[in-house]
Amino acid sequence: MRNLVDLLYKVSILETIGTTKVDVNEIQFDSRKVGNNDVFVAAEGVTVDGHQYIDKAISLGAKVIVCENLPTNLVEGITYVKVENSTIALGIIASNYYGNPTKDLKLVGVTGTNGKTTTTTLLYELFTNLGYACALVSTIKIVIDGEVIPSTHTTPDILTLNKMFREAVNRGCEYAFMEVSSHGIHQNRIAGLHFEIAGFTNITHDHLDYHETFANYLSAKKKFFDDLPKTSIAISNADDKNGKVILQNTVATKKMYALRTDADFKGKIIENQFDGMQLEFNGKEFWTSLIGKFNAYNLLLVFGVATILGQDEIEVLKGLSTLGNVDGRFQTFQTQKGIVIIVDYAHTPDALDNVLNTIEAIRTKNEKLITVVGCGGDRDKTKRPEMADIASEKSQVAIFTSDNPRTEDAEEILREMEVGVKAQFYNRTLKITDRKEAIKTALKMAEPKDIILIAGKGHETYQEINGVRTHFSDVEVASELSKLLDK
Ligand SMILES: CC(=O)N[C@H]1[C@@H](OP(=O)(O)OP(=O)(O)OC[C@H]2O[C@@H](n3ccc(=O)[nH]c3=O)[C@H](O)[C@@H]2O)O[C@H](CO)[C@@H](O)[C@@H]1O[C@H](C)C(=O)N[C@@H](C)C(=O)N[C@H](CCC(=O)O)C(=O)O
Ligand SMILES: Nc1ncnc2c1ncn2[C@@H]1O[C@H](COP(=O)(O)OP(=O)(O)OP(=O)(O)O)[C@@H](O)[C@H]1O
Ligand SMILES: N[C@H](CCC[C@H](N)C(=O)O)C(=O)O
Ligand SMILES: [Mg+2]
Repeated sequence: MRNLVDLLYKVSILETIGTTKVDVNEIQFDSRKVGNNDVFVAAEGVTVDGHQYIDKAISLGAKVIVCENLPTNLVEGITYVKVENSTIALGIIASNYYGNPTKDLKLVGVTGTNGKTTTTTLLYELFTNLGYACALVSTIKIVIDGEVIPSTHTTPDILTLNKMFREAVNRGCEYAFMEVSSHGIHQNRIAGLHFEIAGFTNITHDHLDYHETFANYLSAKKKFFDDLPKTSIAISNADDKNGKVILQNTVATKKMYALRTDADFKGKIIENQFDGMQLEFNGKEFWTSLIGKFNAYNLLLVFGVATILGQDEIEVLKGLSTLGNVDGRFQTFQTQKGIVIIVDYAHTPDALDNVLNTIEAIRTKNEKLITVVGCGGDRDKTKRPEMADIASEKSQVAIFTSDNPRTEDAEEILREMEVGVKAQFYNRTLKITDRKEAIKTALKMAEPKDIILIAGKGHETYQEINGVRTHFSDVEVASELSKLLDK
C-alpha cells in the first residue's frame, strides 16, 4: 500500500474533494483493470473519454479518482483529485509509485520517423558488449538485462514504462535505451521520465492519419526536446531539414551529428558495398557490416550518444564494427538458386526510397530488382500512392500486395497505392493481394543473382487481416517457398 500524499508529490492539483491521507493499492488508467483500493486516473483518449468510466471504476473498488472534470454525482468516501492534465498527472504518479526509477538510470530516448529501432537496438548491444547491464524498449522487443518481454507498442504506456524501469534498476541496470514515438509524445506516455540524452534521427512523411498535418507531426516530435531539463543533452541530425528546428526551443545542451556539414560528430562514408561500409567518424576509420547511407547516420548517432555518455571513441568504434543488422532491417539471405532476398521494415516512403537507393548503389546493373510491398490499413493513407510510385520507379518489377490491412479492405488499399504509379512504369507492376502468393510470384520470376526486396513488415511475425492476427513472417515464407521452388 502507498500513501496518496506521496503519490501526488509534484502533481499540479486544482482541487481535492475528500482526504488525500489514504493508503492506496495500484494505479490504473483503464477501468477494466481496477481492483480494491486502486487509484483510477480518468483521461480523455483518442476514441473515448475515460471520464465516462469513473462510476465503473468505483464499482470495482477504486478509492481515488484523478480527473480533469469532476463528476456531478460525487460518491461518499471516495477521494477526487482534479488536475489540469490527467495524462501528465498519470506520468508523475507512476514515477512516484515506482520510486522514480529513471533518476537512477541513464535513460536515452530516440525519436524520429525512421531509425529508432535500429539506433536503440545498436546502443543496447554496444553497451551490453561493453559490459554494462542495460534495458531496451523497442518496437521489436523489450529487454531487461537479457530477459526478453514481447513488445505491444513502440512506446508503451507510462505505467508499464515505470514498472519496467523499476525492474531494470532493481536488476542493476545502468543504462536504458528507448524508442520515443510521436504517438507516445503526444499522448504523454513519456511524462515524468528523466532523460539523460534525447536523440533525433530524421523526420519525413508518416502518421498523418493521426497528426493530420506535417506541422503537427513535427511539433509532436519537437515537444520531446522542448520538455527536456537543462541537465539533459539533445543530439540531432544536422543534415535533416528539421534537425535544427527540433532543437530550437530546448534548454538542454545541444549536440549535432552530420555526414554533409560540420558537426560535433562528423562522419564520412569511405566505401559502401553489399557486405558493409568503411566509415570515418571524427577522423577515425572503421568497418561495419551494416549497409546503406541511412545506417551510416544511425551508427553516427549511436557513436555520438556513446561518447556523450563517456565512452572512449576508439572502444565505441571497435564495438560498433562487431555489430550486425537488427532483425528485419536489411536482413539479407541467398536462396540455393542464388537469388538475393532482402527483408526490410521500410513502411514509409522515405524508408522505401532509402532502401531502394541503397540497393541501386551497390548492385551490378545486370540483375533484376523485384520489390514486393504493401501499405498498412488503418494508417496514414497518403503514404500509399507515394510508396507505389517509388517502388515502381526504382525496381524492374513491383508487386503490390497486402501489408497488415487491419480493418480495411485489402483490395481498396491496393487501388489507392496504384494511383501513384506513373504511366510509363505501369506495365512493370502487378497486384497480388495474398502476400504469400506475391512472394511466390517474385521467386518464380527471379533468376540467379536477381534481388527481391520484401518491404514493410521486417521482423513482424503476424499479419492482421479483418482484425484477426495470424502467424506470418516474410523471412520464413521466403525461405520456405524458395526451398520448395528450388527442388
Ligand atoms: C491511437 C492510439 O495511439 N491509441 C492509444 C491510446 O488509446 P486511446 O486513446 O484510443 O484510448 P481510448 O480507448 O480512447 O480510451 C481513453 C481512456 O479511457 C480508458 N478506458 C477505455 C475503455 C474502458 O472500458 N475503460 C477505460 O477506462 C482507457 O484506458 C484510456 O485511458 O492509448 C492506449 C493506452 O496507452 C494505447 O494502447 C493506444 O494504442 C493503440 C492500441 C495503437 O494502436 N497505437 C498505435 C497507433 C501507436 O501508438 N503506435 C506508436 C508507434 C508509431 C510508430 O511506429 O512510429 C507506438 O508508440 O506504438
Ligand atoms: N536513419 C534512417 N533514415 C531513413 N530510413 C531508415 C533509417 N534507419 C532505418 N531506415 C529504414 O526504415 C526502416 C525502419 O527502421 P527502424 O525500424 O529502425 O525505424 P523506426 O523509427 O523504429 O520505425 P517505427 O516507427 O516503425 O518504430 C528500416 O527497415 C529501413 O528501411
Ligand atoms: N509502428 C508502425 C509500424 C507499421 C508497420 C507496417 N507493417 C504496418 O502494419 O503498417 C505503425 O504501427 O504504424
Ligand atoms: Mg521502431
